[in-house]
Amino acid sequence: MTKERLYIFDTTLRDGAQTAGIEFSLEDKIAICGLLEELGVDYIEGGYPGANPVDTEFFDTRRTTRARFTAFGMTKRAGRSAANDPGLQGLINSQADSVCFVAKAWDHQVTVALEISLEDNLANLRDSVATTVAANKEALVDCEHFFDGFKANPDYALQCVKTALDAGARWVVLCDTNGGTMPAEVALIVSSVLAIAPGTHLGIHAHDDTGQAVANTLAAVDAGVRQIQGTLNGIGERCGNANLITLIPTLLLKPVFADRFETAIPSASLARLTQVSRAFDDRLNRAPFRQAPYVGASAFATKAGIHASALLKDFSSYEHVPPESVGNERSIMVSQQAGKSNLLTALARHGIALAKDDPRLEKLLATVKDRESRGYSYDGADASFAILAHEVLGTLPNFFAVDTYRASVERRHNAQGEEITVTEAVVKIRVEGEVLMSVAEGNGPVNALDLALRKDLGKYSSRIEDLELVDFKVRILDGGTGAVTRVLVESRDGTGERWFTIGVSANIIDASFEALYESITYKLLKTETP
Ligand SMILES: CC(=O)SCCNC(=O)CCNC(=O)[C@H](O)C(C)(C)COP(=O)(O)OP(=O)(O)OC[C@H]1O[C@@H](n2cnc3c(N)ncnc32)[C@H](O)[C@@H]1OP(=O)(O)O
Ligand SMILES: CC(=O)C(=O)O
Repeated sequence: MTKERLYIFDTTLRDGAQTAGIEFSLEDKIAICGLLEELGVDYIEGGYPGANPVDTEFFDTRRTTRARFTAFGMTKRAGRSAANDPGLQGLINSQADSVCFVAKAWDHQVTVALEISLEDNLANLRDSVATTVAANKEALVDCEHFFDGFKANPDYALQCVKTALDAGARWVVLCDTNGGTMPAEVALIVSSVLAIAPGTHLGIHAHDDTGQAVANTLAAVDAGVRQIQGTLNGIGERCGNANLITLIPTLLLKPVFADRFETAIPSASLARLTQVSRAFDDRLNRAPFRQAPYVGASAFATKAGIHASALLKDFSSYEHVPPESVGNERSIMVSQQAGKSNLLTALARHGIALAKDDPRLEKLLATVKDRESRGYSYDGADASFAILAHEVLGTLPNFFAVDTYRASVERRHNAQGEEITVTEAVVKIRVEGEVLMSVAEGNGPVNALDLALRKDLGKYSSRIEDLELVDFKVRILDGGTGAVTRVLVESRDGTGERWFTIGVSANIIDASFEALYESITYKLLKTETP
């Protein structure tokens, strides 16, 4: 069966720029454009030249080689010709290959928001498209509020579509601008549009206000549209746009779509999808969403013991696609929900092989569950799990013991009479019977303790030289006077490996010290020669 072509239109740099809390610099736009080119989308909507200096400069140069470089803007204003409309001329004179106009398709919005007649709106749309095509640029039209407009006045909404196509638009995109349309309504309304326009010229632009932007996009594709608009990781105005990072694998991996359609996305991009999604979050300086479909850290993570047991016998028990098909990985976690199968997988990760009927496994499982009930959480602290496992199995080397530690914070005045805060820590450890005492100042008690603890580890000092503390998170588990503090420390070393350790105590300094101590112990464990 010949497959039909689906076109992927990315609007991360335009609708994504309308996300609360996100502001792209020119450098961000250039870098994200590179990421999208690599991914292989058909259209990259880079922004709105003329709306702000960053977008104007972005469109001074052609930024893509594969994708169609697309500028967004509104249709010409009423009461002036296309030739005399500076906004429209800015779009045409930019380095874009294509111009995507936003045009209102809901009669009520034309009257209330634009304050012009329905006929003038159609004339603006017609002239804007015709002028763009005459200037040898491809024209697209985003029919704003299309679905709400269709419900209110189907004839007018359809007139907007027909006017755009008759004027030469390559694509008319049906927008669920307010994001309130249901998938069944999308399917029904798209079928009505197909009576006057071919699906090969129709697109869908869905917002996620009811959490159904992806479902609405798929419903529209199923009904007949052949262009889909969306953004990386689903960013966009209000609740965001249809998430391309969810849509792309669905279209490529699910037979119901993959058997009927093809896209320009190469299989190599699909296999790098998780990296693309995380590189984008890195650029936004935000933590990736763990539960993101396909690419989240939890997308192929199994916590429940019963699931882990079946998964190890057959991965398809709890995985709808193989994690490596989207560049993600499987993870079987250790927690209160775990059974022996989880533990065996986690132990194997640390090079520890045990038989399922080894009585020490039962003891380790009971210890994990007991500690989790006191506030530990090993599914996010795999290095602490490795240490605990070695402890319970009796294979943890006696690297060093902490005799005492002390941290103090003092507010005082310096010689100039200015108020300063001095933090100091003293740590006394014992390495093979030798007592080593170190003192350090830090910018806080945890920093001072970290520095003091690592200052002199005797014969182990050279093995922790490249150890670095990357992040430190504190969580109070129960409120009130009985509060327990959980500290998670993230460390890394020169090999690039990152690991997490945990500490739990009623005292925040104690919890921090435990996590720091375990970070060093893990580094020594991993550099231990058998
Ligand atoms: C549904 C969407 O996501 S559409 C995308 C919207 N994106 C943006 O608005 C981001 C970029 N926008 C901007 O920087 C600014 O709004 C600008 C530069 C475009 C315009 O700024 P201003 O000239 O100050 O106008 P302002 O933003 O206050 O209002 C929009 C104007 O455009 C008119 N307008 C809105 N849509 C259209 C349209 N499709 N065609 C023609 N005119 C339109 C409105 O009627 C309003 O006109 P008015 O000022 O005469 O009342
Ligand atoms: C054009 C657009 O972004 C919308 O209608 O949502």
